[in-house]
Amino acid sequence: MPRIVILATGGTIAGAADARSHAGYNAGQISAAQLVAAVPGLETLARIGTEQIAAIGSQDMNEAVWFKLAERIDALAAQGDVDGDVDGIVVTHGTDTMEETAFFLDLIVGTSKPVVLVGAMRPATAMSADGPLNLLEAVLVALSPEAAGRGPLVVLNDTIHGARDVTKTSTTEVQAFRSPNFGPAGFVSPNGVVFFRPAGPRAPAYKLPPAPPLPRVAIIYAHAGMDATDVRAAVAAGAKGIVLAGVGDGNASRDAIAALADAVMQGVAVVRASRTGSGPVMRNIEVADDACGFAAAGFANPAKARVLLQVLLANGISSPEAVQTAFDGPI
Ligand SMILES: NC(=O)CC[C@H](N)C(=O)O
Repeated sequence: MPRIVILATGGTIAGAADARSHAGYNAGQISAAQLVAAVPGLETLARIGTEQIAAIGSQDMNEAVWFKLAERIDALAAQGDVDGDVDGIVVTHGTDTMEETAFFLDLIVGTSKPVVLVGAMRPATAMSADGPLNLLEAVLVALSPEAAGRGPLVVLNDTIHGARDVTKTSTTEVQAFRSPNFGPAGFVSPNGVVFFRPAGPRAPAYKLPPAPPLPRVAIIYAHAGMDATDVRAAVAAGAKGIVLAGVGDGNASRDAIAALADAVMQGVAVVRASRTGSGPVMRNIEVADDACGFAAAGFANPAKARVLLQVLLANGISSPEAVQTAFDGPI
């Protein structure tokens, strides 16, 4: 039988009710072994191993857990574990920052074996909890030969997403995830796993420093009536990079853009992304990127642009040209 290892980090999929309100709960209360026990028949599909990497709500996801996950996935993919070779890896994770972890792992983890992140929108103790079916579907995807070579995938509610495009688009809906630019990668049905297109090119596997932290990168959210205060504060706080969650095509007020250009002069890498939720941010449309020394994020949303910029800076890649080349992909 094939072998799947589940790396558990917490999240709502492992959430348990709390008395704070009728719907109140705490993430990360249920162990990896209990999650597996809640899916009847899982043991008939594969030999399942479990490892508890963390037990947190993903609002608390952090670089220490990211490093641990990346190292563990690389090691498992290369050598298997005490019970033999590993065919696929499933990561249980809170949904709030799942897209950032998936994208981080996409940039760092080199294996072509399937890596699938999965979560739930309803805690394990809720009526019609979605976690057990999502976990079953994640294992089915991890067992699919067609899932290989795609980098980490996200599976929730019968839908498979690539790490590059997936984003959480609802606070409460069970169908919380969308791939707003390229559409989902495929779906899971009772008849099996279907991918809509072949695997595309992947980013180079970037190196990690021996230990966290990654360089400090701030995200600054643009809005009407914006002045230079937030940009200046980020520079004063020691940011090595700034991602603008810009209005429209990654734009911001005259004052904010001038402060960002000033930040570049002080050695801060600046990437313009968009708060709109879909569509590319392209160079030199309304903003003079060449003159200001900015990079444009393309299809990377602000949270993902931050992850990529941190990884680039950690690899000594900081010039606007080199940062732009990395954002132009494949990422
Ligand atoms: N549905 C969820 O998983 C989101 C809740 C939780 N804050 C988490 O991300 O872990």
